[in-house]
Amino acid sequence: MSGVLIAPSVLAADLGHLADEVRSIDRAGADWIHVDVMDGRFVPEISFGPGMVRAIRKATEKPLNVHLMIVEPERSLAAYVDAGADHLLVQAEPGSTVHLHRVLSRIRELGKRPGVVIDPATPIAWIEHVLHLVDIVMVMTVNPGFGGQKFLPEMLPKIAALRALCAGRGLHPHIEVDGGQDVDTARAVVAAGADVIVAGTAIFGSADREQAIADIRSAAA
Ligand SMILES: O=C(CO)[C@H](O)[C@H](O)COP(=O)(O)O
Repeated sequence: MSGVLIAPSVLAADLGHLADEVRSIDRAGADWIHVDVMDGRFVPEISFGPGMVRAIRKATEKPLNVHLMIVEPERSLAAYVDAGADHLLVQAEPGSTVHLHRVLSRIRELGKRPGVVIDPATPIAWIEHVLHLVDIVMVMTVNPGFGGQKFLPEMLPKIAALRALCAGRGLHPHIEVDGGQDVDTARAVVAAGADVIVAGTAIFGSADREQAIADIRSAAA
């Protein structure tokens, strides 16, 4: 698949200089800006809320890809829309999203691009009946909650099965992957069917972010 998109994850930025960090990856060639919202309940850490999304919005015009790793995202969709999110991604697991079909439909009604996220242990079957509602399916390639973890290669057949399931139904959502991504994993996940790569450590941890993005992009091409 051509046209792989790169979405640097702001979780790995120097948060003391957030606006400068966001401008840096914007200039370096990011396609989307990935923002991880964590509530200390669905995942152990607390990260960003609507105020931070609003601050990031002011620093870039690139699409904000906001991943809600929170319990009951349905309660705060409007706040993230108001803060400037472009894509709203919710977890498929009922420990997070109570009525997945309704929430994804609501995101569309709010004029934003809906995305559904599956954790490593979550089977594709859990999202089979909502695939027609989404623009993005994100496969977690680490267990969510922390940056800097190691890619789980056992997610590769899952990505391939998901791409085949979508194609068989005439659906072409972005298949995004998140967690432990670098040049080597990007090559493998794109070969399996992914077309959007979220990378935190591999981009923000690089002395030359433009080169880091270009390297991931060309490895994946
Ligand atoms: O969602 C996340 C953690 O839950 C991060 O976006 C993801 O882990 C990216 O960071 P890294 O590239 O450092 O793995």
